[in-house]
Amino acid sequence: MSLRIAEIFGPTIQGEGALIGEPTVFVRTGGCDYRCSWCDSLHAVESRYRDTWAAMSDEAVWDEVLRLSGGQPLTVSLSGGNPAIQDFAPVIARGRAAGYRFACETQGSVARPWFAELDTLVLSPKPPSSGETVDWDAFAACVRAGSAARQTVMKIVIFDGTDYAWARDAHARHPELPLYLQPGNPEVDPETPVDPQALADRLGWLVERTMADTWFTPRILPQLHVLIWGNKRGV
Ligand SMILES: C[S@@+](CC[C@H](N)C(=O)[O-])C[C@H]1O[C@@H](n2cnc3c(N)ncnc32)[C@H](O)[C@@H]1O
Ligand SMILES: Nc1nc2[nH]cc(C(=O)O)c2c(=O)[nH]1
Ligand code: SF4
Ligand SMILES: [Mg+2]
Repeated sequence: MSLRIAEIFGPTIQGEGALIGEPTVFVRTGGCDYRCSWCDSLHAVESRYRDTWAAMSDEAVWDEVLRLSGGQPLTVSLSGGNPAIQDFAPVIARGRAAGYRFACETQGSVARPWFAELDTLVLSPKPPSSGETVDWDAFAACVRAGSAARQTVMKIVIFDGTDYAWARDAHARHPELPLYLQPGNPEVDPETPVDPQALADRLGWLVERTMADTWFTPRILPQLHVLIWGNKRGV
């Protein structure tokens, strides 16, 4: 079985959530069951980019991770697109045997047995601004599939007050998951520079809003890679 891969890049730092700042190689798959209005990775989602995706064997994917990491074990981040629509069990087995760790970013719409082999499962349910609707039964199945992972966390992107209120409800559904909030980046075109002050203002608004509610549960973080490199791909 081959994997549909949009890009493999790094080493870089994980820019978001629980592993922020951690050195990592990204494996970004092609194809997604969602179409979020503000997706920052449309080149790995929309079928018009299909020609740019490669069909790679498990071995070829693993060889590229080895090459990029110089054979030094680190955390491999599976993202996409939705990596959960493909079978990563063989790649994870190879990597773990070589001492590598694995994290996976997924929206929580499709559960996979290989979630149990992860070090970090990041479930990122989509708030109203995305235009998508969460199937909470499917999400709970992802949490169960990841129960043997070292950690499972919830990461929610917030664009506005409606998303914020929704995040509070989402947390109430899964209070067992450590919660990370990140402000949405409204500018996702790789050719257009981001406005760092506008991003800082969104982060400030989110922090102030959360503190005003004395809601001390979530960690609130920027997208560090966006602050450094904007919307550039492959970083
Ligand atoms: C591109 S997605 C790929 C993995 C998976 N499909 C998902 O959504 O979790 C990786 C992460 O980027 C976040 N993200 C996507 N577009 C964003 C934006 N415009 N601003 C902030 N975060 C964004 C997603 O919510 C997710 O947490
Ligand atoms: N540096 C860096 N950190 C990230 N965290 C989540 C990313 C993603 O697109 O899944 C991402 C990404 O593309 N680059
Ligand atoms: S689920 Fe993730 S990859 Fe898919 S459209 Fe939404 S943000 Fe993009
Ligand atoms: Mg990204």
